[in-house]
Amino acid sequence: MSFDAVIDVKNVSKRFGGLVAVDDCSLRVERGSITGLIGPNGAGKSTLFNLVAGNIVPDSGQILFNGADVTGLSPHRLFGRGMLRTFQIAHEFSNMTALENLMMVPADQPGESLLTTWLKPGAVRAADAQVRRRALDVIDFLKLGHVKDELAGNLSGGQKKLLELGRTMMVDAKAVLLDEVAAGVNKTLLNDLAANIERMNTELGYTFFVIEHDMDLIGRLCDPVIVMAQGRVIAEGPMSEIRQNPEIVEAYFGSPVTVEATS
Ligand SMILES: Nc1ncnc2c1ncn2[C@@H]1O[C@H](COP(=O)(O)OP(=O)(O)OP(=O)(O)O)[C@@H](O)[C@H]1O
Repeated sequence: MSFDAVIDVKNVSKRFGGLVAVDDCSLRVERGSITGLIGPNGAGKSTLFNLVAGNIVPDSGQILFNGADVTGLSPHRLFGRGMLRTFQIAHEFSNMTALENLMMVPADQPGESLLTTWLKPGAVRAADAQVRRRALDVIDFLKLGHVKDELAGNLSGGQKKLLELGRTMMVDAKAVLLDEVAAGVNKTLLNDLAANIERMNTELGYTFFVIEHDMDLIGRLCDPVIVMAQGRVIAEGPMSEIRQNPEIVEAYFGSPVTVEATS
């Protein structure tokens, strides 16, 4: 049913010069799902993410978010509607603590306006306290209490990823786009990260759309998995089915060994 799609990409195309990176592509991310997007290098996955996140504008087609046409809206406007994309913690935030990094996230903090500070100092203090409480809840949820006062720049790769995930929890996100979460994260923290994504999904109702090269992680987290090649969707289904499609395994992942069956 179409009203259950959080993200609905309809016949979207994007060219770069003579190259068609995304070619009349249609896909849907259902509410409450953790949907994976996989495919070989150059398949168009990042371009599709950039289109959905508003970083680039399609040449044709339509992108709906919660049923509303958001084609061409800026990332900032999409953020306001609850679509978030995780980004590496920017260099300028590495000298702030983990807790401060979270507290920086909410847009429209009254504390940001000098005039409000001057006119309503009480309101600003109350809002700041609320943001701090929420940040502490996020720290708690992600079990980052032991590093909350550590500078973000000193965190391990995995802890940084957790913090990036935490930033999405500072606003009422409806959908989170995750780009290569596993890159640079050790096995133990990757487990934590995956467990937190699952908890955000099941306990807090977040919908995730995930690009990932780590097939084990995709297999653990995502259902359905969408396979892209040459700018189009070529298959979609649970990873157990994708794994059994020898054509896809051979053609797009090189060797069946990288897509091990778990059962
Ligand atoms: N800004 C750009 N300018 C020109 N060509 C681009 C641009 N961005 C992507 N492309 C091209 O579009 C095609 C799709 O690239 P894209 O990065 O979306 O693929 P991908 O599936 O994310 O690949 P990877 O897994 O390697 O990141 C590639 O041929 C790429 O070279």
